[in-house]
Amino acid sequence: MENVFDYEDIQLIPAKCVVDSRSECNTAVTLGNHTFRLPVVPANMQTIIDENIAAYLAKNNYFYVMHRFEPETREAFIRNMQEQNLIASISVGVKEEEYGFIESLANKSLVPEFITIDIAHGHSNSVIRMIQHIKKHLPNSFVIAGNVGTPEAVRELENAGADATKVGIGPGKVCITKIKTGFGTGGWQLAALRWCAKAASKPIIADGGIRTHGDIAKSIRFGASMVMIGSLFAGHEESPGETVEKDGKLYKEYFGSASEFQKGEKRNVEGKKMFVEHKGSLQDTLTEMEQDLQSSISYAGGTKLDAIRNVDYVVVKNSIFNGDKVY
Ligand SMILES: NC(=O)C1=CN([C@@H]2O[C@H](COP(=O)(O)OP(=O)(O)OC[C@H]3O[C@@H](n4cnc5c(N)ncnc54)[C@H](OP(=O)(O)O)[C@@H]3O)[C@@H](O)[C@H]2O)C=CC1
Ligand SMILES: Nc1nc2c(ncn2[C@@H]2O[C@H](COP(=O)(O)O)[C@@H](O)[C@H]2O)c(=O)[nH]1
Repeated sequence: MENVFDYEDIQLIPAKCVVDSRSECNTAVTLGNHTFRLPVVPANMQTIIDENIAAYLAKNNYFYVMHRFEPETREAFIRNMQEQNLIASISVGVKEEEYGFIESLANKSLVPEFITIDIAHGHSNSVIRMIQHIKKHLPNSFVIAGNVGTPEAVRELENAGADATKVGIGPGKVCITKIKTGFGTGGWQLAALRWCAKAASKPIIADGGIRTHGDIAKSIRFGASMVMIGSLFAGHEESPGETVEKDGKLYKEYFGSASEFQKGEKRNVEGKKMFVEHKGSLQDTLTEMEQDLQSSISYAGGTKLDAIRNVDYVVVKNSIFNGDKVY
């Protein structure tokens, strides 16, 4: 594959500004039948989202995807959200019991607005079968399938009925897939996103590897409709990860969904745990992301997210950071 690059190798080129204030720029995005305030979704991981955060995000018109690691709570979660007139957005796996779960939701006329099929290697018959099962029993749920890293995978999952695909194998901050298996999009996630987006006829969610708010704009430029982020959402007051104190400073844990901390055993481990600095409230980060993205739109010379999709870019071979730390 030619033209391999990642987030830090790219700079977007400014176009003439058409607004007098960045506040005129609108970061809203539509996915399925719903419009959200930001093209950003916190990762469906146990140290990133819980039921309280999900309700907060939904109430404030942000997209969310609840994780699947307390499977027995999902039915009550859907009921609770929908009783509050909030969208229900859940995750499922592909094991046998998940088929029964989907059927039981259908039998009870409980229809989540969004269902994300969340497994490591999404270009697989198991995901195709699950997409078809969901579409048969819950045809009105919007199905996000992943994760994948090739155009062939995007096309196959779309053809199976997925309404969106999630791209990113191994670029995550707590991912060790790339090290343990030698496979993935780690180190070239942005180029992989572009490669996949060219084949896609439905929305793509870029997943993993976002280290700065500018990376959100870059993802949009290279074909993402939405961006899933873990590490930048870890460490908030509200984050479910455990808080620890070290040398008088507060940190919060962030662990991979395929780590031994999640699995409770050392079998097929492809994730690790780290501690991130405690960083205040979730809303502060969401607000800063929105302001930064409004600014990105103004640099793109437009008033809406779409303006970013058409800007020129350069590949900066020596990295935009010039050896500086990101923050
Ligand atoms: N985005 C990424 O880069 C990655 C994300 N993850 C995250 O970790 C969590 C656990 O993922 P996962 O292990 O898939 O979920 P599960 O443990 O639920 O496994 C799903 C099913 O797929 C099988 N499976 C898993 N990996 C493979 C593979 N490489 N080839 C064939 N079959 C496979 C499993 O069987 P068996 O275990 O027996 O093989 C199991 O039957 C998810 O939340 C996922 O998103 C994990 C790795 C990479
Ligand atoms: N290879 C693994 N990837 C994982 C694991 N748990 C989650 N993830 C993926 O990472 C992103 C978040 O990435 P970040 O760079 O924003 O922190 C998440 O959405 C998953 O796709 C894991 O254990 N192994």
